[in-house]
Amino acid sequence: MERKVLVIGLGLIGGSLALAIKREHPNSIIVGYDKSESELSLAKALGVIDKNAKKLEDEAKEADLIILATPVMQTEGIIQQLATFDLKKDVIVTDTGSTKKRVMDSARVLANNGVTFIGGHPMAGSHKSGVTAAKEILFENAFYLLTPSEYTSRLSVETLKEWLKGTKSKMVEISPEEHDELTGVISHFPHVIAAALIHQAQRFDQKNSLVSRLAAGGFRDITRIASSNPEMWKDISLHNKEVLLHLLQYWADETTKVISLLENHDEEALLQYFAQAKKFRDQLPITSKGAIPSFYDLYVDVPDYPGVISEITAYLAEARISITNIRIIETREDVYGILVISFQNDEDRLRAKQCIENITNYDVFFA
Ligand SMILES: NC(=O)c1ccc[n+]([C@@H]2O[C@H](COP(=O)([O-])OP(=O)(O)OC[C@H]3O[C@@H](n4cnc5c(N)ncnc54)[C@H](O)[C@@H]3O)[C@@H](O)[C@H]2O)c1
Ligand SMILES: O=C(O)C(=O)C[C@]1(C(=O)O)C=C[C@@H](O)C=C1
Repeated sequence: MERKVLVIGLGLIGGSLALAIKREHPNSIIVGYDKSESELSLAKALGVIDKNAKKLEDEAKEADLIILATPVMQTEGIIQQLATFDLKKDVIVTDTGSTKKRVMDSARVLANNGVTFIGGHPMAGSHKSGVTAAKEILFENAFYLLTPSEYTSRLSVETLKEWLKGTKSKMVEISPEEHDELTGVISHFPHVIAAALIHQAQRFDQKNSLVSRLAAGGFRDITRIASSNPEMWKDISLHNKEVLLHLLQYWADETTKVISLLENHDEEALLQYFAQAKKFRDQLPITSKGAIPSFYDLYVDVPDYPGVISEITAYLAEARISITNIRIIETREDVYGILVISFQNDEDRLRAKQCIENITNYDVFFA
């Protein structure tokens, strides 16, 4: 019998999951629901879903798997709505939200009705949103965190993992509290800092517009995530407020420490400060997707002349290596630019490195 999957919220994450599930379960029917008519039509036109849901209740009642991929505050409301529907006895409801404690607390209403809810959070994403950014391979090698409750049976957890097999992610089960603390440190708090850095630059830009013209390289890298969906981050910050407030206190201590190093002109301590940070950062995994998403970027030190992009892309096209993005980082007008080329996976990146090294004498390296 054909099994039905209902995906509510067809943006980057809902769309990517729909594609990954269809890959592994081609006979299943993927039904999509979104409050945005245009996003829903786009999802259908792009082949991300098989069918648009006209009425949420009708589709929910027939679904074997329901995935909530909406901003976390919306997810809480949809859970309350689902609790009023007469769902299938063995349906599994899961979500993709970036926070877990509040979502799991809200989902108790489903457990009270005998409905299985398993919290989920695929730890890969992008600053892009919407179904047009969805990719079947988005979660490959990434961690996929699951937060089953004390009422969840082993069988339901294994069934959910089977549904999600096409994501090719690494499933890890943890408690909602641990989840929120961990993601607070490596995801939510860095977002607050990225936004704060942008606000700081914007303030200085009002005095001197050279600020935004010079904001290249490092500044763009460290603040990329500030381009993410503001509604999603508003929701995450409010849900994980306690952890964030705690981390902001730590940050204040960190700032005080740096102020004192500078005021005391403490060369040795300052050197240690940066050296220790480098050591820890350098040992983070880069080949697999982890807390810090891996973009499979290749850096090519090229003479910054017109035509260099088409020269390099021609070599790669000849070798049949697909690229996902390409850009030049320029920090000074009189210095060579660095070409940054992104690939879908590490294998393509390695092949590209060899290809460019064989043909040119440009320096090619991973960052
Ligand atoms: N973007 C990431 O990097 C990332 C990674 C992992 C998890 N998440 C989580 O996944 C969820 C979805 O994020 P996204 O990046 O796909 O967002 P997105 O903005 O790309 O998509 C969200 C979709 O939900 C729809 N939506 C909003 N409220 C709705 C409602 N009440 N009913 C039906 N549809 C509704 C929107 O129209 C939109 O199409 C969020 O909870 C987010 O925290 C995001
Ligand atoms: O790569 C990005 O743009 C992300 O911000 C992805 C990221 C993250 O912080 O790592 C963002 C939120 C999600 O909950 C999981 C992944």
